[in-house]
Amino acid sequence: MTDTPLSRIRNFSIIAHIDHGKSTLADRLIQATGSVALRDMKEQMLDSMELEQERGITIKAASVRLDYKAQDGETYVLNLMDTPGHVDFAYEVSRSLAACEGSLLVVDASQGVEAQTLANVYQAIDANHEIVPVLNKIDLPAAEPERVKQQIEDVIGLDASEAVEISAKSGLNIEGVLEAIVTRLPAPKGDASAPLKALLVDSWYDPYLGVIILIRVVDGTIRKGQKIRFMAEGTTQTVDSVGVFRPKMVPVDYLGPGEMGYLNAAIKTVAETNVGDTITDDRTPAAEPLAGFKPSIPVVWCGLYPVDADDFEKLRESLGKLRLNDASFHFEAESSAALGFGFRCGFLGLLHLEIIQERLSREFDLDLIATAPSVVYKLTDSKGVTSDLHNPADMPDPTQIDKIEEPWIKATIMVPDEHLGSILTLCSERRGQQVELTYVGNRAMAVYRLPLNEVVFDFYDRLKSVSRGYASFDYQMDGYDEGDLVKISILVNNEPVDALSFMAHRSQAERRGRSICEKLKDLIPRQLFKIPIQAAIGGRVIARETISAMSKDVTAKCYGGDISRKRKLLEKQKEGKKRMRQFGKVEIPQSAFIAALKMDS
Ligand SMILES: Nc1nc2c(ncn2[C@@H]2O[C@H](COP(=O)(O)OP(=O)(O)OP(=O)(O)O)[C@@H](O)[C@H]2O)c(=O)[nH]1
Repeated sequence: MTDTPLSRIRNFSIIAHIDHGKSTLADRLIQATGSVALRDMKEQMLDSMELEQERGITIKAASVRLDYKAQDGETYVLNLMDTPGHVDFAYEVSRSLAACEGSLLVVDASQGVEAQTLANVYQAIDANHEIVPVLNKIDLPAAEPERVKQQIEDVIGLDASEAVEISAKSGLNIEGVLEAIVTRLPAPKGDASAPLKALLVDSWYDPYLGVIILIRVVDGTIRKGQKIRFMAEGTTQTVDSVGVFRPKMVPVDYLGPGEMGYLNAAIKTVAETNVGDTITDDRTPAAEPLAGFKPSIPVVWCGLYPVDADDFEKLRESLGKLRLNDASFHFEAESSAALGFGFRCGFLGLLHLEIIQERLSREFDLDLIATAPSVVYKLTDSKGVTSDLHNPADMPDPTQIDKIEEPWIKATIMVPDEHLGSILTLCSERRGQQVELTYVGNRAMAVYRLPLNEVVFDFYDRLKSVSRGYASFDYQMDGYDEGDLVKISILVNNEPVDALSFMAHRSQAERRGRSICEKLKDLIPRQLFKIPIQAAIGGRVIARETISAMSKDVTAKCYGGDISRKRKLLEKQKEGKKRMRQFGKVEIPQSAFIAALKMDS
């Protein structure tokens, strides 16, 4: 674009544990470099989605270009990549790291190193990043910068003697961060005269402009009107425009080596672009593509069904629109005996699932039933043929199955010593295998192997509650292992409700079956007749509850006794069948489906 020499470009990410202050620091950097007029400065500039702002989390990685006049008198171009902090989105962290040469490692000086600090910093080290430690929140009385520096050195092995001490909230020492970026992070390398090589970092759908692609140019230049080729896909396109984020989109003439920005072409869906692909010039292509990244694989699946069968097409359209923005989300049509036509959807984790579900009801006004979230099992039948099981309802007759394998994770949990006991109990209840237990100051670091199935439902919530919020958690996938797994069917009024069936380890089957029956007993309103609720493995009933016949007051059986909940229930009853599903003679409220499957141990 401009003719900034490579020596005056810096591309960097900000990595941190959740809530340690990445987004606040990004806002300050934007503000300090005058990239946004003060009146346009909204808190959390980069968290643009409404949901992100409400939940206070960063979902999508975003990039912004800043101009900084440094103390050496030169003006530098700083390209900042913001990254999400939640474990479900770790995949996006690795993408943004691949586009940069350095990282700011933000650590909350009152909290110290946490599980995701470690996970992210190891990813940055793997990406050959130069790393500058930044101690944030030093305005807090509980801040202990010296202790945290020592921790960074002991645990991560990084020299923290020159860590930059800041308060992103008050703006203290933001200049120190900018100087560290310029003096301590390396400039990018690249050759402007070589054939174009640009990394496709991310892509999303903009309702006005169509598909926007975030790129990092490595060699050569890319400009408007140029015919480009996507090397993995082999497709070609003509560039409509290129530009940079300031953070608003600003068109430029071209982007050269070391630069980050966007490109826009006549591409219809995000699915046509392959994140990690290399973009080159169609006439003088590069010989070799850049090393891409691993594709994101959904680990949690569930069925989404419209409450009103007439909404099926609307649901298909809405899912299609969401997918335009989020290539890590998968869906395919399926049908269920009880729920009719719907979609099986794949997510990166439970938070991702909740966010998509919330967006469907909020942005598209859809009433949905979600079935039990499930991980992907690998089945081997008696003939040695293997297949993936995404939906417990599809589980074949167990006598035809030789082997069922389930996915495992390797989890790192950091927790103050006084809560360690309850964490270890929680992990062993969830079939965890301890790999390592070490101490970092007065914090214990436990590394466990755990079956993913035991983690997807509510492990994170349980971890927070048994440690009073002090435990931090991060995980990575760790292969498949054979397990003694069974399908548990739920029968309501003697009819199986396949949307409620789930897989569990045999040792947990009875406990979980019982807990679901107990919950359903509270969640299903009474009817004029008695309703048996049963959990069964094959033909064998392992748990049973009975809902007694109704008295006229529909709220009599409402758990909790909270008046507003009772009012809500009455309102729902008034709405009649709208939010209910009929199963034989019994109506099951929409809320029962997920609520029933949340485990408590
Ligand atoms: N006291 C104090 N609070 C801060 C400081 N920096 C950030 N915070 C607060 O810490 C909380 C988390 O900050 P964020 O910037 O949203 O954290 P994040 O790391 O970006 O979190 P995610 O986007 O969810 O990954 C917010 O309530 C901030 O106001 C600081 O320097 N001092």
